[in-house]
Amino acid sequence: MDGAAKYFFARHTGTPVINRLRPIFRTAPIILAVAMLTLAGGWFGHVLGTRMRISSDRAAITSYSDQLLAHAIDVIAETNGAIDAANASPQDFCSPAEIELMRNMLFAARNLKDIGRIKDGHLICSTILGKTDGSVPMPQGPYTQLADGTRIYPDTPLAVSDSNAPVVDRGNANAVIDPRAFDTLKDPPFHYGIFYGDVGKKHLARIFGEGDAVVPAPADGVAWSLKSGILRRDGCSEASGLCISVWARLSELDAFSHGIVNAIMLLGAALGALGGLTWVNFRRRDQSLMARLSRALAHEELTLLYQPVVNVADGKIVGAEALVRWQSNESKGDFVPPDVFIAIAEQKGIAGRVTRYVLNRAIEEMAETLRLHDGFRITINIVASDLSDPKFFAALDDGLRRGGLSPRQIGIELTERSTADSSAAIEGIARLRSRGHIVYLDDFGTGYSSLSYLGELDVDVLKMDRAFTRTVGTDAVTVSIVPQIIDMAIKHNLSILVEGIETAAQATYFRNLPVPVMGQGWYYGKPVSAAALTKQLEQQDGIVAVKKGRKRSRQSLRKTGSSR
Ligand SMILES: Nc1nc2c(ncn2[C@@H]2O[C@@H]3COP(=O)(O)O[C@H]4[C@@H](O)[C@H](n5cnc6c(=O)[nH]c(N)nc65)O[C@@H]4COP(=O)(O)O[C@H]3[C@H]2O)c(=O)[nH]1
Repeated sequence: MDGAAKYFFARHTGTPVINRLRPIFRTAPIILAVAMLTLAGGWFGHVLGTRMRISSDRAAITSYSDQLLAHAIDVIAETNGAIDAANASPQDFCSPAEIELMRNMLFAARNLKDIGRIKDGHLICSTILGKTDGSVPMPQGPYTQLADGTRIYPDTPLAVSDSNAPVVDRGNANAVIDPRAFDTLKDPPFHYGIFYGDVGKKHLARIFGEGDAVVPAPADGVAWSLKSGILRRDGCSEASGLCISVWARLSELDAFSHGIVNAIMLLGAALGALGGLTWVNFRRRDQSLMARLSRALAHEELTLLYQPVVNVADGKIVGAEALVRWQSNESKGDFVPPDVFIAIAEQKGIAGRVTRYVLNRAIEEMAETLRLHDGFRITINIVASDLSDPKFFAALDDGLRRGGLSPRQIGIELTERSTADSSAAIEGIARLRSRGHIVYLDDFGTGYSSLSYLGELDVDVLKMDRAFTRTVGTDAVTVSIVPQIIDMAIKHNLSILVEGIETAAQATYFRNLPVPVMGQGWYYGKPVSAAALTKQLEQQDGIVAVKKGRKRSRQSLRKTGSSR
């Protein structure tokens, strides 16, 4: 293709543009997801913070209302007490003795400004004015009249000073409430109104504060409202004839509570962002782990160890399980546990590559040993997807041919978990067995298999999970499961391989079972290299391979255990 043709091709296929846009397509959804999580966290924090703020404001408003009510009850009790006492005065009406009596009452009161006697709508005498000439009229209104004749004049201009104050009269006496009666509750943090009258009939006069009477408030109780940005509490007490309203604009509520809302909102946003970034990080980590694993497979960095499997009766090695090891060159030689990277490889769909790698490597390293030691077998672990993967079966055929091995010498281990898709598992197992491989059901007893299912799977060997082995010799309840698993295996005509034998006591227990079993575990041997395992077998069987160019000799040939 000449230069012009290349240019034409590039322009008309649009490839360069797509390539340039690819990173944007890849990162945009991630950025969007993190931004959405941040916003969602912030919104959730705002809602939560506002709720917390309103609930804390409610508590403060309630406490202030309670203080106002308690004080208002004192003020009204003093007012009514003074009016009743003046009406019941034994002295002559407005005589010096009666004025003296009222003055004594005023001295004792804390919330009254004046007490007086009235007749025909005029003030005849009072503690402050003394005896008048009878021409001082009572205020003309507005007032609220109660059933017992009590009249309440809110915010009334006083004859004695330039100030205004609530005045209450009944019968022939009145009392002027001190306009500073509520100054004890200085610098009110909220707006308030104090209303006095007949609560049941809602005949109420405001005696202090601001605002209107609380018409929708219950006769004896509390009502909250949040309208037009105003949080309001209206409460009435029928016995005292008092209603108290306290309210505040949300915008006026103190900076501290705003601080809380903002802090919680920020915290929510931060948590949202953190969640998003953690998710991205996990994705990246998994992806980069997979990329590294893929390179490690290509560069043949993965190695194998082999853990001996013995006949428990005499401790002789009859096989070995190939266990993969990955010491990642790219991350300073970090060891990545096989169950971790195999699980991620399964999710990402590259576990089959690991299986084939392990199979090829095991045959490469152990073919000669396998050929020399009759009855000895290597088992490899596979994953669920291998059971229906033609590449796996092709690799098996190819490996056996290259190694000059019989299928019985390569055992296949699959976990209970990998048999969860039962029809594929049944089919795959049948296929493996029909080719002559011995199939092991690994980690048996960890919870996936039922008895009938075990019959359907039709495997050769049941590997009892090491969780059960661990209970032998202890009084753990699960120990009783061990004989049941053994019985089950016998009933299904399966061989038994016990995993995780670590102590002599456990070895003795399994040696004394009524059926012969195979065993694997640290008691018999930890996973070792191919060379070390070969050496162990040479010592055991007295068979030594003739090295490099020399003819191989088989000094002795002994059968080493179950060939099943
Ligand atoms: N505490 C204790 N542990 C013992 C004892 N004897 C053996 N083990 C450990 O138990 C695990 C046995 O392998 P598994 O059940 O197949 O469990 C394996 C298997 O599920 C998976 N795995 C390992 N290699 C491969 C592989 O090549 N392919 C696949 N698909 N999975 C593999 O990773 C799992 C863990 O493997 P490892 O870390 O090598 O851990 C091995 C082995 O080192 C003992 O007496 N006590």
